[in-house]
Formats: sequence, structure tokens, C-alpha cells
Amino acid sequence: MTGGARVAVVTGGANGIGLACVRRLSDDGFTVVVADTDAEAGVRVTAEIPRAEFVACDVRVRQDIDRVAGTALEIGRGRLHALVNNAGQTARVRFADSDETTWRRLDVVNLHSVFSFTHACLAGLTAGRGSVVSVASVAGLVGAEDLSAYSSTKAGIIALTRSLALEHGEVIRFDAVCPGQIATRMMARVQTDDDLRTAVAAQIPAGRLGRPEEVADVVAWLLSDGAGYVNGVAIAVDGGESAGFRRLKPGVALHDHTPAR
Ligand SMILES: NC(=O)C1=CN([C@@H]2O[C@H](COP(=O)(O)OP(=O)(O)OC[C@H]3O[C@@H](n4cnc5c(N)ncnc54)[C@H](O)[C@@H]3O)[C@@H](O)[C@H]2O)C=CC1
Ligand SMILES: O=Cc1ccc(S(=O)(=O)O)cc1
Repeated sequence: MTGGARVAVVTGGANGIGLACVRRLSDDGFTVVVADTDAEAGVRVTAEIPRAEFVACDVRVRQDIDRVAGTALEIGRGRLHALVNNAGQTARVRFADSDETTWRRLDVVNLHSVFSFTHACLAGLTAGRGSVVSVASVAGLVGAEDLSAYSSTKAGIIALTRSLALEHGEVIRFDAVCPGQIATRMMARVQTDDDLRTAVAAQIPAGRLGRPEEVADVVAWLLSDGAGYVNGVAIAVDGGESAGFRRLKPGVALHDHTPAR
């Protein structure tokens, strides 16, 4: 890169995984524009993290998105180097009990926002030969019981990522990360309920929930020159949870083993 600041935009960057990405990208020398609805946390981010600038933004609102893109392009003098589409919400509900409102909310916040933000930033990313990482989920790689609306939006993010990699691969790289169970407020119940946490940890080969910083490390790598030939991938960051079936209990196999004769 020649001259000027390297500029990144992180949506949902005021808390959780997004906040860890903002910290990490700031450490890597980026000026980071943080787009989030949480103004209280956003003000803290600006005060505490060098080169971080908060812009109040609801990712459902196109005018808000254009304001964020405008701020980033002003800082980067027309060039944008990184976009992290991270803002997301969840809804835990049986499919039979789910309703239009829930499906529309998750569709607009989780998936449509990736279209809107990427579209608003496309010219700047082209000028800056930038890269985009979108935060999907392992729930978008496999299914997830009681999370049908959520997992559908995350599968959509992965398909959109791959399609954009095909359309723009000579200039912009598009990748996705697929976190497993990460200790943020989205996972508040798992963190406060000891029995639940033990049960969840038993499903994960790593034996524990992930940390937001462990997702941010992979996001930062995907945005770096070290990943310059990586495009259109969806990387699970899940302690091995999506690798396959586990034993039900330590020492108890999933099936009886009948030795071959
Ligand atoms: N925590 C986990 O275990 C996992 C999280 N993810 C994904 O990671 C991303 C980040 O999640 P977490 O950090 O866990 O959640 P979080 O709830 O800690 O943080 C989400 C951030 O997004 C912001 N946000 C929500 N709706 C917004 C909107 N309409 N406009 C602007 N900002 C908005 C919130 O204010 C918050 O700052 C989400 O896309 C989530 O689906 C994926 C897999 C697992
Ligand atoms: O992406 C993984 C994920 C996200 C949310 C939830 S829940 O809504 O807290 O159950 C579970 C897994």
C-alpha cells in the first residue's frame, strides 16, 4: 500500500467478537470505523482504542450505512482496505413457533446488511484493493436445532461470500469466518449457568467455549497480505465442534464395536 491510512470498517464493533476485531485491527495499524447501535459502548471504544472512530449506525438503515461508508472513505481519501460484516442477532425458537417478525428481523440484520454494507463500500474497496470478512456461524455450515431462521441467514452469508469472491476475485477478496460457541453476551446463559456450560463444553473437542479474540485473530489474518491467495472460503473457528460426531460420554463409544472376522 502506498501512503495514507489503512482504513477498516467493523459493523457491530462495540461489543463481543466485533470489539475484539476492532482492538486487533487497531493493533495492526488500521484506522477503524466502528458501526453499531450501542452508542454507550461505542463512546468507550473511541476513548479506549487508538485510531477507532464510532459512528452510530443501525445496519438495517441505508442512510446510516452510507454515513459510515462516507466517514471511512473520507479518512481513506477514497480508499477502503477492510470491511468486517459482523453485526448480528439471534432468536432461539422452534421452527413451528417462529413467526414472520423473527424471520424478517434476522434476515434484515444478519444477511441483508451484508449486501447493503458491501454494496455501499464496493467502490472504496475496489480503489483500496481491500478485503471483506463476514462473520457467519457454524450454524450456517450445518443446521442448528431451534435456530432455523438464524442458521438460514448464516448459510446465506456464506453463499453470498462465495458468489462475491467469484465476481470480484481479481481485486477484492471475500471470506467468511464461522464461529462456534464464543463467550460473548450472545452466549450469556451458557456463561452463567455452570451445568449448561459443562454440557456445551463436552460437545466441543477443545473442551471450552471460544474467546472473541480467537475469532479476531482469524479475521485479522484473512484481512492481511498473508492471506493474499485465500478467497471465497468459510473457516470454522469452533474448537473442532463441527468436525464430526463425538462420543456421548468419556469412554462410551457412539456405536458397539463388532470386530471384523
Ligand atoms: N457468540 C457466538 O457464539 C457466535 C456469534 N456469531 C456471530 O458473531 C457476530 C457477533 O456476535 P457476538 O459478538 O457474539 O454478539 P454481541 O451481541 O456480543 O455483539 C453484537 C454487536 O452487534 C451490534 N448490533 C446488533 N444489531 C445491530 C444493528 N441492527 N445495527 C448495528 N449493530 C447491531 C450490537 O449492538 C453488538 O455491539 C454475530 O453476527 C453473531 O451471529 C456466530 C457464531 C457464534
Ligand atoms: O452461531 C452460533 C450460535 C448463536 C446463537 C446461539 S443462541 O441463540 O444463544 O442459542 C447459539 C449458537
